Amino acid sequence: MAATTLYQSVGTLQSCRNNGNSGLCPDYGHVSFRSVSKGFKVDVGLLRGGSFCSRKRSTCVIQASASQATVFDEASAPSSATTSDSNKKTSEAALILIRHGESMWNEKNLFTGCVDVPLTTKGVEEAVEAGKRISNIPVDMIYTSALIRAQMTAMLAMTQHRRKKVPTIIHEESEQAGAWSQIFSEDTNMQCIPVVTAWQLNERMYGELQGLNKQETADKYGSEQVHEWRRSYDIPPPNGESLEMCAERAVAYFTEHIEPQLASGKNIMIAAHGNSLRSIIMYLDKLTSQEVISLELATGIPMLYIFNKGKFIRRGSPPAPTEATVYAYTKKLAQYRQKLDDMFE
Ligand SMILES: O=C(O)[C@H](O)COP(=O)(O)O
Repeated sequence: MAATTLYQSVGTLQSCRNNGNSGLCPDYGHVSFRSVSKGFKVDVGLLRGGSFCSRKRSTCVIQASASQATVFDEASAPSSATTSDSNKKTSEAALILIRHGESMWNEKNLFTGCVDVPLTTKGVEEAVEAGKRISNIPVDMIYTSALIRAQMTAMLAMTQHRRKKVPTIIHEESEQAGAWSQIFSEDTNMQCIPVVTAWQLNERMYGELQGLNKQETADKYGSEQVHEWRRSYDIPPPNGESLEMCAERAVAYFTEHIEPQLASGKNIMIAAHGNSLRSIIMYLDKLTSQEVISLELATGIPMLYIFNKGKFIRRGSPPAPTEATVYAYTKKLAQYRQKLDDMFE
């Protein structure tokens, strides 16, 4: 009986064609295995596991019962791969940041902070447009704040993603919520993207300015004072959070929960807010408290970072697929896009 050789997990295998020589992995492209002897049989074992997801996201492992067999990944994995030629492991991952689309209080020019208001029609359109711009970039997990304008933005953006996986909000607010939101089909589960909502990513709390009109407030207290409340690093609005205080929760959450996912090769999207994202970008770009004053984020414009070997490289805002552009952020992202073309066109 030929020894059974356990190979590295190659991602979430959609199906393994019985001819035993190739499998289509939507996350990792075509996985081909070459037998060098007869009696080659491939069993695809679905192992439960996955540190980040309580929904038992499976990781598939190909077990080949043959005297010898080689499993290699023809199209490099979008996040981590051992290429058969160089055996060089890379741990590149994409990080997409999106400030929510225009909200109903943005439209009324009111200070919003942690008040939970929805998007306007324009904000919905912005979110869909953002989705078109990231439609070719891999997303394995989504983090949003606990506020509906960020969650709406994430869900609407993902309606445009070419991979067509379904974002599903993880409910763990109680044991029952977790139990009642389980998915009992492994195939269906593999076609989902877990969405984690975290209050730590909420907009900075604007204290006694929440609900006030920005222009009226500037008329009352002076535009310089309002600009200082809105954009300085360590000066809070009355009984509100300074950017520094917001960073203490948002950046702490990012480094504790999100950065390890990136380091494990997971491609991440964060949908959050003007100031909670300013605090995270300040960390990513190593901005000083002076430099961050001039940092402004438009609603609904995605920003791409590449995480590689512990470093964040800002790559700007992905253009819409219709815009003529050379799509060459990285080799892996180009290969992921090619795989989408192969799979869906
Ligand atoms: O909370 C708000 O009012 C907005 O989301 C951000 O407001 P700001 O641009 O005035 O900080």
